[in-house]
Amino acid sequence: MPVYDYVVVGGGTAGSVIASRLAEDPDITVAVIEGGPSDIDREDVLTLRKWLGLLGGDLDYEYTTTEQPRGNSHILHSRAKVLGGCSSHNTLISFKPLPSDWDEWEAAGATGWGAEQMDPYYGKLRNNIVRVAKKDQNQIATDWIEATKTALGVPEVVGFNDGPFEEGVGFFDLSYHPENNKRSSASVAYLHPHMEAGDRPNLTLMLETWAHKLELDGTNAKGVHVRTKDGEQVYVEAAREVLVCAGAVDTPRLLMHSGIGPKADLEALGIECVLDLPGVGENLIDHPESVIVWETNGPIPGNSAMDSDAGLFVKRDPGHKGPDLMFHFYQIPFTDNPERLGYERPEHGVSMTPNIPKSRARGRLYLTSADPEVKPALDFKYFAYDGDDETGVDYDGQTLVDGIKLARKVAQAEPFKKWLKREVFPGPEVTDDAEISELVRKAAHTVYHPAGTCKMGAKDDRLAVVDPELKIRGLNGIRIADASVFPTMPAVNPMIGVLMVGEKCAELLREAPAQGGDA
Ligand SMILES: Cc1cc2nc3c(=O)[nH]c(=O)nc-3n(C[C@H](O)[C@H](O)[C@H](O)COP(=O)(O)OP(=O)(O)OC[C@H]3O[C@@H](n4cnc5c(N)ncnc54)[C@H](O)[C@@H]3O)c2cc1C
Repeated sequence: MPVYDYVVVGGGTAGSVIASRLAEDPDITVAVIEGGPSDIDREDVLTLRKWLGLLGGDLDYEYTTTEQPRGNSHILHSRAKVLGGCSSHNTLISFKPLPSDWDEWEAAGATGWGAEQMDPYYGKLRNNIVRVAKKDQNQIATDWIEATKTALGVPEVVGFNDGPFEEGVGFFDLSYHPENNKRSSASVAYLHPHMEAGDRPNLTLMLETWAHKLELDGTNAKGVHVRTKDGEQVYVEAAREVLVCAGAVDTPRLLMHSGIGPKADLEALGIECVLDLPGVGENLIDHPESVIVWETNGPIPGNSAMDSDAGLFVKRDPGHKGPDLMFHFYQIPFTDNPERLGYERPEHGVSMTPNIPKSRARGRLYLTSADPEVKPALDFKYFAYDGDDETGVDYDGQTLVDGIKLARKVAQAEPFKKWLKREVFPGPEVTDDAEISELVRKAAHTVYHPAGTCKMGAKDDRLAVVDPELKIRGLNGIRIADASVFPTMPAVNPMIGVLMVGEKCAELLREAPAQGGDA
């Protein structure tokens, strides 16, 4: 039976950071259990601009959603099955969470996670975070930025990570190497240097290996039961701690199959409940988005970092902390959902995707079977609205309607206007708020940011799954560090926040290496 000081479940975004940092101490042994293969020498993975080709392929777990009565029930939630996790197939847009995002966490019971305390972790990140390089700045995106400034009166931001902002338009910062369009994912930045140099004999990567159950002795976590690539069942023991970093879907899934979760639900499926933690799988949060698509007068210049290189933040409500509407600008016609509704894909086109930075939807992830092979159900409750919203409006639906209207203003402004032939979706004839809402909700998509399903919180929060030291409440020797611990969603894209969770977790472990959980 292999024994390591630390067993990290999931060599993804946060897991790569934690494993790499722990292994800096040569006296500590670390094993990473990763469901997917290595990304080394995988051009399809390492070339940032090929990201779209990875979705729905062999390296995607492909989670579906339950029926979404007021939204789109056909969204495929891509989650990467490869070293580096979602940082190996995402678009690597890199935003340090805004001070208001961290302060919201602190207020939600994540003591010690406020803006001031979290800021230093950004400086520790090893990823190559740079603004979209000049050579990758496409002319249509450049013209879109100019038009947006004029149409909406927002400032251009050059360097979104240089300081907090509430509104602004500009080219993104990305974690990439502009010279060859190579990803600077968590695996590239944190693991490849050591895999290539062979200078971390204390770090073991168990690839294409699936963790299906945690081993507990009373309230002490002891290790992980895994199935290797060859189908062999192996028990991997942790002498110090288990770190669960399997992401917002697979972390609660693993916990529940190990008997940690809402007691009644587990018992109804015949799973023995060893720890009743009602918050496991609750608080499923995301950035829902929709789309407006235009046909262009002709082809668009070919240069780009990854076809969605610029974005816009707007603050509609002056009383809101931070932006309350965000857009990605796509140099491609993003028509997957409109096509399902009967719209055509123009040969040449562009899109804006309005999204809801602080969605009010709170969904739920739950098991439907005791069989660990069966994927969990994801009910995001997109656009769920029963008229009880404290503002008296359908906040999420209205945010997208506002987004479409602002996007149409941008389309009327030069120098962007000259590129456009016609609006394809929702279509110029759709002008009534209720009609726009209906259509854009049906064509809604995700920015692929599920989080929050094992949220961090204070002792008196019965739905908190981990404490502010990331320890699972009621257990010793086990922590969670990934997007599932987010108490609330940052207004910005979350990957940098996940990497910072990884850095902070590694520091917590260094400070208290032999301590267990807060049982
Ligand atoms: C298509 C797409 C585009 C995105 N674009 C951006 C972007 O541009 N900017 C941004 O900020 N965010 C983006 N995101 C979101 C961001 O990538 C994620 O929020 C973040 O990477 C999640 O990190 P994580 O550590 O929680 O999980 P992951 O990175 O998903 O890591 C989980 C790892 O655990 C492994 N695993 C899971 N279960 C098991 C198990 N039982 N046994 C063994 N291994 C297991 C998985 O294979 C995976 O490697 C995007 C996401 C997607 C899918």
